[in-house]
Amino acid sequence: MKYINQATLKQTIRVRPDNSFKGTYGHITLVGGNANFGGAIIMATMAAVYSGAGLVTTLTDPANKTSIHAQLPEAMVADYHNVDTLTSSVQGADVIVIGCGLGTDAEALAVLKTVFKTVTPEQLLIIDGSAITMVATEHLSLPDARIILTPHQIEWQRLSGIKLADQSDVARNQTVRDQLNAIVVLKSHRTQVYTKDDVYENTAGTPAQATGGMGDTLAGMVGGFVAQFANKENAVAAAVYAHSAIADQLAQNQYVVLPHQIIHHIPQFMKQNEADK
Ligand SMILES: NC(=O)C1=CN([C@@H]2O[C@H](COP(=O)(O)OP(=O)(O)OC[C@H]3O[C@@H](n4cnc5c(N)ncnc54)[C@H](OP(=O)(O)O)[C@@H]3O)[C@@H](O)[C@H]2O)[C@@H](O)CC1
Ligand SMILES: Nc1ncnc2c1ncn2[C@@H]1O[C@H](COP(=O)(O)OP(=O)(O)O)[C@@H](O)[C@H]1O
Ligand SMILES: [Mg+2]
Repeated sequence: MKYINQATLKQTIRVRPDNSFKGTYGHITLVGGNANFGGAIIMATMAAVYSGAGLVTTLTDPANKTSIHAQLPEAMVADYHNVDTLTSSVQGADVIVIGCGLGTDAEALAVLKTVFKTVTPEQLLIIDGSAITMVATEHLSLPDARIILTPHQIEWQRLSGIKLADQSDVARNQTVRDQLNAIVVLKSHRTQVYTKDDVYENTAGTPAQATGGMGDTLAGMVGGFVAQFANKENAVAAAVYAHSAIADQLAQNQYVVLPHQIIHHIPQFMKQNEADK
């Protein structure tokens, strides 16, 4: 077992080259947010933008468009019911994040299948929340892409068949990871990141984070980090650590830390922890 700590950030967050533009920092397409779970996709989208992704497009239920723009004029927003728009937005992305607030009804399943059909092997695909649940319940095969799964413990139980009580068995989790051929971020009060060769444990985090939307925020941050930083395993680990370390800082003076408060602190935190020049 290796540990994720502040050193992970310094190894990952590069100083931005002067000669760069928005395309240098990746195009993310996020897919999620049904009519009831708009907040989830707003938090994921905000987290991606505040983490520094160059261009962010969100495909969601049209009910969420005005609220997303009210929070975040930087994001482009389109209707995920339109198959042509959904397909072209996925094709145009370096990184896709799917599942935050997507829900599990027939409409959500159709959206997920379209995305799985469209992604290509060189694209990064982050699968979170409802999308993980549907992969499990609908027995979907994962597409050929560079996949990152971000399950909480019940989502991992659904997907892996490993009961929550048995998830402390690292070797067992690793065996299922190998079958899935993905980076697995197994979220808990001490989140673990399973990669092909290693298992990393987060050393930051606080119960002040135990509030709805916290995982949606992490999914957007993971998207933002992998869009920008070359070593994808380090990028995932750094996002996991930054999410919790910001919360730890805020929790010194707060009983609970809200997802949007973490989001607003991301740019400052990344500046403080970028690589030495
Ligand atoms: N503002 C919004 O729009 C928000 C929208 N959201 C969106 O909702 C969608 C569904 O996601 P979900 O995580 O809420 O539901 P689900 O996958 O059914 O899991 C919950 C079940 O598992 C249980 N449980 C036990 N241990 C657990 C653990 N360690 N971690 C977590 N759960 C644990 C838990 O037990 P209980 O709390 O009932 O005791 C319960 O029975 C998803 O798309 C997400 O993005 C949310 O992000 C919230 C904010
Ligand atoms: N007690 C805790 N200590 C540290 N981190 C926590 C704690 N409780 C929850 N978290 C973090 O909050 C997030 C919860 O994710 P998830 O259950 O997917 O939330 P949601 O779907 O509501 O956004 C994870 O990143 C998890 O590590
Ligand atoms: Mg979640």
